[in-house]
Amino acid sequence: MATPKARAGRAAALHRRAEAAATAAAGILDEIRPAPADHHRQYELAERLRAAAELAASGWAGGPLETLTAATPPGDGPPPLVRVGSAAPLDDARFPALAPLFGSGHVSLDADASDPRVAGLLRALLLRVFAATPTGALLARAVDGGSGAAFAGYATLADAGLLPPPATDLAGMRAVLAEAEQWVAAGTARQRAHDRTLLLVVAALPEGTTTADLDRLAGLAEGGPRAGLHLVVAGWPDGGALPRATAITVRTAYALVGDPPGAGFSSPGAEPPGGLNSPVFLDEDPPAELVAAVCARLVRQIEDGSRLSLGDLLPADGFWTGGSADGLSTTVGDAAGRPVSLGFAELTPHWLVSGRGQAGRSAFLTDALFGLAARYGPDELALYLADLADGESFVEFLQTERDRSWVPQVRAAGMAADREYVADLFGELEAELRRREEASRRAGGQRYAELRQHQPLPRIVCVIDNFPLVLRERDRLATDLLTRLDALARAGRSYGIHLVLAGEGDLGIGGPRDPLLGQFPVRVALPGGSAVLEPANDSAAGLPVGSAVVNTAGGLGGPRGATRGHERMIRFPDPYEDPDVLAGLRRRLWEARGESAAPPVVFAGYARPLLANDPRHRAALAGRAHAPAALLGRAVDVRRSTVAVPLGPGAGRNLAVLGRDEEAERLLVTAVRSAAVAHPGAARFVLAPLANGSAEPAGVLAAELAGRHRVETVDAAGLRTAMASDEPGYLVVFGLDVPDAEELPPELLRSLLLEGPPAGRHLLGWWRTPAPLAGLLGPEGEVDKLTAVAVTDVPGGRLEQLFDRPVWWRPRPGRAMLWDGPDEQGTIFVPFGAGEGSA
Ligand SMILES: Nc1ncnc2c1ncn2[C@@H]1O[C@H](COP(=O)(O)OP(=O)(O)OP(=O)(O)O)[C@@H](O)[C@H]1O
Repeated sequence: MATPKARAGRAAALHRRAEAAATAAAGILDEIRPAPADHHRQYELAERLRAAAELAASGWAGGPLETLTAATPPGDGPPPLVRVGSAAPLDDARFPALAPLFGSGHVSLDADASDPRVAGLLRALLLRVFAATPTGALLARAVDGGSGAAFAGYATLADAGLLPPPATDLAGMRAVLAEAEQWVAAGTARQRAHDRTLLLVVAALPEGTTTADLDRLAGLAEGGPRAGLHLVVAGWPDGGALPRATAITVRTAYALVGDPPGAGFSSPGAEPPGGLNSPVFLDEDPPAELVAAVCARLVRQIEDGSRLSLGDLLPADGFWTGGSADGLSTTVGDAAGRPVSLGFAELTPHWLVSGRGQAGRSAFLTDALFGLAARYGPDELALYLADLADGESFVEFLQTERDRSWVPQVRAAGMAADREYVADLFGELEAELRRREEASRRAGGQRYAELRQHQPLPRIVCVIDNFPLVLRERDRLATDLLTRLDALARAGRSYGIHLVLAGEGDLGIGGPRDPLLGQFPVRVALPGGSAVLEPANDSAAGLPVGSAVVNTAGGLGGPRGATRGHERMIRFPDPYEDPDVLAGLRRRLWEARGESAAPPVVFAGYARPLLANDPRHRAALAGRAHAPAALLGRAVDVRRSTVAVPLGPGAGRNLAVLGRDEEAERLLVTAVRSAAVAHPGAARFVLAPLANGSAEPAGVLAAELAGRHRVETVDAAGLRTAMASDEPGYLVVFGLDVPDAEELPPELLRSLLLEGPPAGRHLLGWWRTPAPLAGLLGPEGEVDKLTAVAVTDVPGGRLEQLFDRPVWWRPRPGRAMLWDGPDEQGTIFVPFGAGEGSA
């Protein structure tokens, strides 16, 4: 779309052109005065006028309707001269009768649209001016106090905002007059010239029109042209002329066209009535198909032209020029053609974004985040992204198999994230908050903006989508997270730590009086997202996809229809419309990154980590293991920490895997495999596959370890012997609660667990039920003195006998929990997968 400045420039050029055309026309007309007597000269003049008219108003502005099709291109602005009919000085000598309109004046008719010829002309005029003008540069308002149906063929323009349904009564007309007066007032004010033109068409004055109403019309006619307002008024009463208008008088057989304003057809000093000295046959109704085709083109072009793209949200002055010391701000969309900004600062620290599924929530967030990432470099902005819903999220910010670029402000992303991921994310933010508070204390209580003068402290924006899933179960974890959220929101705002919670409904963070809600003054309601606004605020009712209500006063409403400074209805682009554009933007941001930039740490809740890809395991394979340890998986956390059980000389450095499923067995195998790699030099491994079906995995393991270690595979009796021996090594037992194993003396097992590790002997065992393991506890309990415990499918309630305290663990597929150490709350992790094709 052209900029307002360009449009204003074009309007001025058109104005100058209209003036020139009127002057030229006056010159030509001068030559035909006085009316020549001989026909020959009249033919010649008519021909010259026809040629002149063709030059002055070609195509839609002046061409005969039958020569025009929907494919006839528009001109470059509203036409300065428009054809109203055909002048016929002689029966067979004709030339187009033109009236100056845009840039200079108006047209008035003494009859209204109840005369079909007038109705036909009005429809032809409307078609001409809309079709001649680039779509969107001309708007029209209509008054039809007669049948109300004069412009029925143009109804489709209403939705496109070009021509609302006509006002049919006095109140309606007065509203239109008021709007036009406002237009003139705004357009006349300095530096606020409109970039569009408004045409007011009156087909018939409504009943009860007063002289005051006519005066208002006359006032508009007087002041309108300077502000880009023009009038076509049918049914203008006899008596006073409409200022600056070319008056058309309708007679029985033809019409007369009066002098155009400021440039008479008659020579100076001629007697009234003046005007064009020729009968004029008004243009007739345009064909309905032509009207329909032109309207369809206009509507289509308005829709295309009004579609925003991601590029509209990006800064005009290049990337990363913004400083975030005082806040962050980005364009999130457009309200009535003007960009709308939204951001994060101390007074508007946190956002709530709500919308039903498929309402464009991801689209809105993607727009906003790319807008921020384009404005603020990684020293100014750091992003943490989390989504609790299943499936891939934020992929446009992250590396993919084919495209290794990423958005450099993104530190970490969690998709299909567990609640524990959010807990850890809060932990990261809390730690950062403490660091910043401490820095502030050390600097004598400096505020964030001051601290930033001597140390890099990017603002942090943490987005959690589908937040209601955090609170789906109102359990201890949920309560704990809500408390921590409250504290973070309260303290974070002053230290550049900002939260965006998104999801459906009210996001579950309390009723309207909940003080926590007060921490989130910015509310974005997408379709179906009214719940984040105040209950009485219905401004988001019936929003279409691609629009949102953006409110910076905690969702507070206001009187209906009133302009609310704190609330805007915006449209935002669909960032997924063109994936190449999005990918291109990511690459540009990525190319601008610093040398030390590291890709975001990505947690994908549905994926399985592989031991082969684990950094700690790889270090061990490369001979850089720092200590022997059994590796189990990757924690559900922001850093994707490797979950390891160190197998050093301390008491209790053993591993008990507890669970009935294959996952438990696989955990044991992975633990042994990784411990074997991490062990310095060769070690002794005694494998005891006591449980049914464990001979095979034990066999595979034995084969794998045999290259480097000494491996023995034993039965229950062999195991007993190995347990009793002092020889250092790893005893690996599949099924410590099978009947065979139950014959092992508990004291032997207990003393191995307690005293083995200091002597280099570690037990890595698999129990399917907790009772036998619990049976090994001494009177004082304390399982951690015996072993670390990794649990798969045994629920927390059944673990209390083992841990002697309440245990919060609800088994779920693909997750396990490790307790290692006396005060351990337990670490949730994703066990390493067995096969290829996992992350
Ligand atoms: N501004 C827009 N204009 C038109 N279509 C849009 C716009 N924004 C998003 N869409 C389209 O709407 C659909 C839903 O968008 P999006 O994925 O952002 O929704 P969502 O609310 O995140 O959905 P869910 O959370 O259910 O996955 C997509 O097909 C998207 O292309």
